[in-house]
Amino acid sequence: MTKASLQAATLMVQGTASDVGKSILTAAICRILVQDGWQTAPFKSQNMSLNSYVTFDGKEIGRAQGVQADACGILATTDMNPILLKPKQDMVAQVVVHGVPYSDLDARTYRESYLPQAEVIVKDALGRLRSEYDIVVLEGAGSPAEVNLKDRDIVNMRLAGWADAPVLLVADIDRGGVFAAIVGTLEILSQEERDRVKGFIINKFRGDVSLLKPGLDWLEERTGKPVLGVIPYLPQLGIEDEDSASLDSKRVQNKRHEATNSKSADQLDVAVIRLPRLSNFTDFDPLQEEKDVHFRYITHLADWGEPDVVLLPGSKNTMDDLRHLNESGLTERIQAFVKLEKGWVAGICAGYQMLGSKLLDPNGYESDHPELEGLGLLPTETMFTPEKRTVQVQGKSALFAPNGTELAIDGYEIHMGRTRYLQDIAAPFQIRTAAENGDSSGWHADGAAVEKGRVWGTYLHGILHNDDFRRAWLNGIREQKGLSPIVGGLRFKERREAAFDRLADHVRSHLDMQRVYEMMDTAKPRKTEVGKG
Ligand SMILES: NC(=O)CC[C@H](N)C(=O)O
Repeated sequence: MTKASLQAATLMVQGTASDVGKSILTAAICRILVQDGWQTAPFKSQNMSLNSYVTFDGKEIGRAQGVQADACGILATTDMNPILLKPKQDMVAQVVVHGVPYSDLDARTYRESYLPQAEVIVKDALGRLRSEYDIVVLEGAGSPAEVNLKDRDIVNMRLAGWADAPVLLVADIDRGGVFAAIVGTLEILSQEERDRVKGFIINKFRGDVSLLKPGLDWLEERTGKPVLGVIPYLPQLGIEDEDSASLDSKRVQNKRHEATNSKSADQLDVAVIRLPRLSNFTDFDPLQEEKDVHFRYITHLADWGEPDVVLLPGSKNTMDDLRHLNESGLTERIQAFVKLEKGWVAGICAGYQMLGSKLLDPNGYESDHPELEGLGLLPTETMFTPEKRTVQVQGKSALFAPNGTELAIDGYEIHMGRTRYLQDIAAPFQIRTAAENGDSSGWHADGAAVEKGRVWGTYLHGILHNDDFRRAWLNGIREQKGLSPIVGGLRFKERREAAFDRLADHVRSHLDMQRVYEMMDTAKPRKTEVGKG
């Protein structure tokens, strides 16, 4: 069987009402499947939320699907939540389609005029995910038993039908009425819909399961369907926990665009050039949480101050933003900083491209400028191509590692430019994609570094999320300033990964995963054999 002909297995989590904990359970199930070696993606056709998640390519999706993608260890894309409704005022919502605002529609227009189109968008997005992953875990919205909405439904049972997904029905025991909610929901569904429901999950349980047991027996007898799990309420594993570590929590979203508080003597002044078309703000999230970093942006030459390190970020348009740097005087300032003041500079993606000698765009893929001089701080030249490279990679770097060792790194690329070396240099990063993993010839060189890492650049977004790499780099700067290195310190990535694992372990120990696997059609070969963890 060829890869393209494989359709991912599906599983759907629906609830007897809103807020029964579908999103967090979906995240937990996603993580369990990934721990078991399945390439898994989340999907929710339409999400109604004001709290959105910004994908790596700057698009908006529902927050929960972003978190679920993180739990899966994959980059969130708009296919995972193609339609986002952001309520604006009574009965009117901004309709965001594939991450960009489409129109403000009132509820009636949305329902009557837009839903038929939405159906196509939803099926296409789901189809793409099913061709890319082993398992897609779908999350429903609200209750599947809203009789007035069922005919145009694109989020619950009709979607389950298109996806041919077995449905787990989740009910919240904390609010009471759990038996009525489950039996009532089934009662309202059609026979075909009812048949899709393969079992129940009782969520947010506090108390003694033995007291609940007679109720569970009654429910199984009455419905002929199994209770697959009773998940105890554990606040420290709940959304709040995830929120605090989450990339997309409101707090972090706001912080992304701000400076941290005033600088103390033991801190490094880390400044990011705020390019007009700056992309990938998330690259700097870990820096904003580092205790020894005073984080700020430089928008104008007048903001320069006395940085210890200057970062050039990603940009939607490298050529135009480079012209902006030239015109604003920042180009010269950065050059003097590196050459005369021996300052530290790093560039990510567009920033890496700009640090090179030359940028070529003869066919106008990026802008109208066929050629621009770069900052000339790295021996590289970048040519813009029509093909966008979007991959997740893993790799290693000896750049700031103790002598003779390498640090594991990972990140993702999203760029049209292709960069070549103008001199024979040892690349600071060696990377490969998951597909190339295990293939010894699969390694590629990435990035460039000179002056023992005082100036470096890479295509890897997320490079600063690698805790050991980030710490080693910051310690290098500290050392040059006569500050003592910091040992240990922030474990940004590990903290989040551990939270997902704790959540998965908790749910796994109270959910009959064996039966969940039996419901899914996972007999097909996996796309890629991946080990546990
Ligand atoms: N993410 C980026 O910084 C993209 C850089 C540049 N616009 C490119 O496509 O190559």
